[in-house]
Amino acid sequence: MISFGTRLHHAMAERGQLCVGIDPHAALLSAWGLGDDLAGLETFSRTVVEALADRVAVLKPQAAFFERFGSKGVAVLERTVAEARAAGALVVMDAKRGDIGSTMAAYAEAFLTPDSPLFSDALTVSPYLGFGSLQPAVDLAREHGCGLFALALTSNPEGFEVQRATGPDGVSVAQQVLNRLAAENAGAQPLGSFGAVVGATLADAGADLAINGPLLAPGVGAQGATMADLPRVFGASVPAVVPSVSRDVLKHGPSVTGLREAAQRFVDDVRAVTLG
Ligand SMILES: O=C(O)c1cc(=O)[nH]c(=O)n1[C@@H]1O[C@H](COP(=O)(O)O)[C@@H](O)[C@H]1O
Repeated sequence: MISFGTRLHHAMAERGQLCVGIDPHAALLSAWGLGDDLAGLETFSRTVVEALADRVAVLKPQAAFFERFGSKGVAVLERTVAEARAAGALVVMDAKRGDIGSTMAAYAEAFLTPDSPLFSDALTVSPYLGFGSLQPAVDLAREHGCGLFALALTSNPEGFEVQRATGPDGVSVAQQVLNRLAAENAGAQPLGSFGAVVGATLADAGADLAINGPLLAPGVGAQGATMADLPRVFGASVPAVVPSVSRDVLKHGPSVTGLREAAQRFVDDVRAVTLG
């Protein structure tokens, strides 16, 4: 079995460093001329997959935008994940799960077990019940060649008060999360499967990001960051960064060409940063 980290490493080498978020906001559905309803959700998701799943390294459906339509919305999410994976994209399920270990095991089963209807290549998780509470997800991800992205330094300004808080040893909460991820990734080649979420919007990371795993970087586009910000935030870790853009790509739909060109511009921008 090939690990998620290895698959991601190769996908980024072949397709470029980019994750596009599938976030069917009501405002986007309307801008695409679709209803804010199940049919609109289905058309929107299918169009994004058709446009991008065969060329972008990672697609990241945001579960909440599907869940707001109830079980039928979740059924659309299931199809979206399956079709995106079948077309060659790695799918990171953005569901930000986190709970006590025994419940975490059920979340992990839902997203990281191959015969689950929502099986994804990786899952976003919240480590704020203690990193150890994520252990069932770590174990299941390892067993099935999947990955996790743990929230370390999120892109929103409110994250600061929790994530930069320091313990008696002077180590920040975020750094402790990063250290635990680094331990999970120890020895992995070419890249570990246990990633961190670090916003591209940060003034600076203020933490050691060398976790030998991927760094999912939301915040580019609608939240104000650009690819030119990556070296400032990520320094020598830029090669491990998966910048994530949702609205700033999605606003170019429903034109398939428009979506593809927007994604390609971001891929080119990252390449310019990594080469320059
Ligand atoms: O885990 C995430 O993906 C995430 C973490 C974070 O710190 N900030 C953040 O914006 N996100 C997600 O990334 C996406 C950003 O969307 P845009 O601002 O439209 O590009 C949303 O789906 C957010 O839920």
